[in-house]
Amino acid sequence: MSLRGATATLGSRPVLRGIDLSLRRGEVVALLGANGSGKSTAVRSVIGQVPLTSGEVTLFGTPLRRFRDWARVGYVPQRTTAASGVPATVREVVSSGRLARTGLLRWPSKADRAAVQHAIDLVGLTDRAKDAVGALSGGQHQRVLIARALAAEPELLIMDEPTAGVDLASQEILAATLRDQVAAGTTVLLVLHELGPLEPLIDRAVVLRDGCVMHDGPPPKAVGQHALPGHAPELLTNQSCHPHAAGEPLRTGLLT
Ligand SMILES: Nc1ncnc2c1ncn2[C@@H]1O[C@H](COP(=O)(O)OP(=O)(O)OP(=O)(O)O)[C@@H](O)[C@H]1O
Repeated sequence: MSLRGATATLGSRPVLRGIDLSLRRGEVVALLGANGSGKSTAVRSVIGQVPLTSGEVTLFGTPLRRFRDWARVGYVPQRTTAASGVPATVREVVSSGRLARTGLLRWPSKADRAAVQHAIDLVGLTDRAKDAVGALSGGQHQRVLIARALAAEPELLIMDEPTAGVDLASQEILAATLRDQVAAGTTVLLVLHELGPLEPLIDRAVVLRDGCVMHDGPPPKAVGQHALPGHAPELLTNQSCHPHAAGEPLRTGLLT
């Protein structure tokens, strides 16, 4: 996928100011940055939830406006923005993720049911499949959202802060699930506040500040939480945030 020169304005505020972000097949990229730097807006623009004022999104080589093959893309929203109190079971919510493949007009096949069960098993909720989502803990709820995205067996998985507010056991299950996906060749874009247990999986980090790309390269080394982007404003004070023009070298401020 790629975002090229992406700009977006929400209300009257410019939130993305010329972002370039590309993922090659099989890559695992972390999108980092302080609160309000535009991370969620960037990933939401990739799936067409936020319109760009200029720039372009391409998915699997197809411009977003012509892209229809949504079964190839799994999206896990930030948990706070996902519906809560849904009177549906774990299996029902996960099955809804399969609809991108099955469509609404045919019964799920044996393969569909197996994919749903596999996704539930992957996130460690086999014994909770019949429970209402509302009865689950925050970490379990997050795992349901991840299973829903995995049910369609996507080639590109986009997750918005999957570890935020999630207990350690769920974080470890999430890391194991992602390892499996990555081993199977899935491309992954993760919005993260901190690398945490997912760090070993990350190939590249893109750091946003004020809607601009401040770094695109190796993940910053975590020396405790304070070395992470968003927790280390002193590392970025020499940077002036401006749209990153194509061909212009990236000024990281983190590692150089
Ligand atoms: N619908 C909206 N209308 C107006 N402003 C918005 C809207 N959604 C987000 N914003 C603003 O856009 C900016 C970027 O928000 P965004 O959620 O993309 O940041 P973020 O980097 O994901 O932050 P966080 O880590 O807090 O989720 C913030 O200042 C936010 O207040």
